[in-house]
Amino acid sequence: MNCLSPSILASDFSKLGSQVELLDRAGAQYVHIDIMDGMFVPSISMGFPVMKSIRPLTDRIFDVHLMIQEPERYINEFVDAGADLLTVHAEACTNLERTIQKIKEKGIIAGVAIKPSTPVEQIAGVLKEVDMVLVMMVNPGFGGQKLIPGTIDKVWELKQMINEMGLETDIEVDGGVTLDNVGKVMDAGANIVVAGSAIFHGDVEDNVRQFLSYMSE
Ligand SMILES: O=C(CO)[C@@H](O)[C@H](O)COP(=O)(O)O
Repeated sequence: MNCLSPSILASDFSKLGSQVELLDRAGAQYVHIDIMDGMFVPSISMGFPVMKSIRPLTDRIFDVHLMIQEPERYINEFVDAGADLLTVHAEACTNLERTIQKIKEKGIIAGVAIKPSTPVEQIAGVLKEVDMVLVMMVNPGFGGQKLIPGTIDKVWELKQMINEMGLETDIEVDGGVTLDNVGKVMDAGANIVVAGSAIFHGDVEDNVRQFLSYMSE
């Protein structure tokens, strides 16, 4: 099934609660929550208190993208704050296998993310262990960037690798995804689409519905 994961990083934080409720009402299956530490990426975004405050507002999947150095230090806290899916960056973990195992032991969905410059081969060793691979279509750290065209080839490559291994791993794409290019990334093999600016600029409910209708075609 194809799923939409609106990134609340692009939302109006002064009314975050009602924006999350809008996403739910419009039918988005996931809520994408970007956690940045100012080290792995230059910016700092939000943390456990924000997650806890919006958790009671929806039962949609909390898709938490950890852009933090050594994420293994905080797995328990993010699960306690309501994460259903935790994604760590291959480039940020001291021991990627152990970190993924720790997420799975908590009984939630485990994802691994790669930056545009990281080859898909770098995660071949953990592909059997993860439920999802997040392919960054922009350099992580900020919303509102343009999708880097070469990253679409990486999605094709990853999809081929997943098929060759006989797996059914989900592929999530994140960064610069719009209604104009979502068809291309889905053709390449992505089935979970993160969109920030394209959802939160304008009428949020209408944008979610447009994405969902496009993605179900
Ligand atoms: O992880 C990130 C940015 O680092 C993304 O989740 C962005 O927040 C997506 O926003 P747009 O590129 O769609 O505006």
